[in-house]
Amino acid sequence: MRARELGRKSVVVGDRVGLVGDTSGAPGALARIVRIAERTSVLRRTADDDETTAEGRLERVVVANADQLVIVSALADPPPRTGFIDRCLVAAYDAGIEPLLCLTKADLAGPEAVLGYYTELELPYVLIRPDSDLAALRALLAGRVSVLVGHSGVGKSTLVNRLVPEAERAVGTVSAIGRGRHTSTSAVALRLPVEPGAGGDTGWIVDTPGVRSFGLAHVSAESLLHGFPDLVEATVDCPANCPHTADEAECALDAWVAAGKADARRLASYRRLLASRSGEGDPREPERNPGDPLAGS
Ligand SMILES: Nc1nc2c(ncn2[C@@H]2O[C@H](COP(=O)(O)OP(=O)(O)OP(=O)(O)O)[C@@H](O)[C@H]2O)c(=O)[nH]1
Ligand SMILES: [Zn+2]
Repeated sequence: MRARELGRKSVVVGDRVGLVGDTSGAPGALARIVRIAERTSVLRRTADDDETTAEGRLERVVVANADQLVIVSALADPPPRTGFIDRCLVAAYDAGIEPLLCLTKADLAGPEAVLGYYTELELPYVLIRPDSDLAALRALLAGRVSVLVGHSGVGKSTLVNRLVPEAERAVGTVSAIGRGRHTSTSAVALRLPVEPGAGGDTGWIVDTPGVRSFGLAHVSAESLLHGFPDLVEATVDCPANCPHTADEAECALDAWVAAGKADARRLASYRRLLASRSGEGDPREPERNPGDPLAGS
């Protein structure tokens, strides 16, 4: 894309750009973006209700060219929310990037309940404790652009600081980010440091302080199903144009779950996301599924 075509298209974190001017990166140096390279992936979210304009809900690009979505979830304090994780999985599959489940506070609770919920998916995951070395995680981040998402308090800033000590992300502070129109949702890309003895591309992590969840209104019902590979096979037996909702007597998903081929909680979660897309739900609500620890409390 050339400068004159850039127009209103905005550059987001992760974009590869062509620059003219002083590209030294020194403080005060000025360079102009003249070109944005074709994006290999586009992670999007639909903005919250209070950001709705006359044209409808805003669709926002969160990060360009990411390879991996790192879904950071605590195993306790706060309890894991599989509804949130499911929503992130849909966003990742929709963007064409790979999900990685990063389960923090493994010193407080075991991962069995969360992993049990995802047995059919074979999701890659890592467990994080305050004293665990991060070698497994670093190996999965090496050479890639990874976007970190997670609810407040799950230990995302703590993790970013451990991965990139010079990042100095605020830990344990009450988030100053509000929900109004002028909220800052800027993502920050951080280069992972070189480990002693390790070579090659260390990779980048992108922290997304303003992104608390992914509004999925821009995702079609068909694409939504791709976040549920454990259910998708069943839908070949649905009547044409089946909306897969609970009140659809012929929907094959109910028989699939009744036959034990998928977890009933996953189907409930899928239908919950379907409903939230059509404006019936609030993407910021706690997103607890009935099977979650402390569900309903
Ligand atoms: N027990 C335990 N506590 C942790 C762990 N990681 C982080 N914490 C604590 O959890 C609290 C929240 O950590 P943060 O890193 O601020 O969490 P965050 O996800 O960045 O939350 P925001 O800053 O609100 O976005 C802090 O008191 C941390 O010390 C962990 O692995 N185990
Ligand atoms: Zn159906």
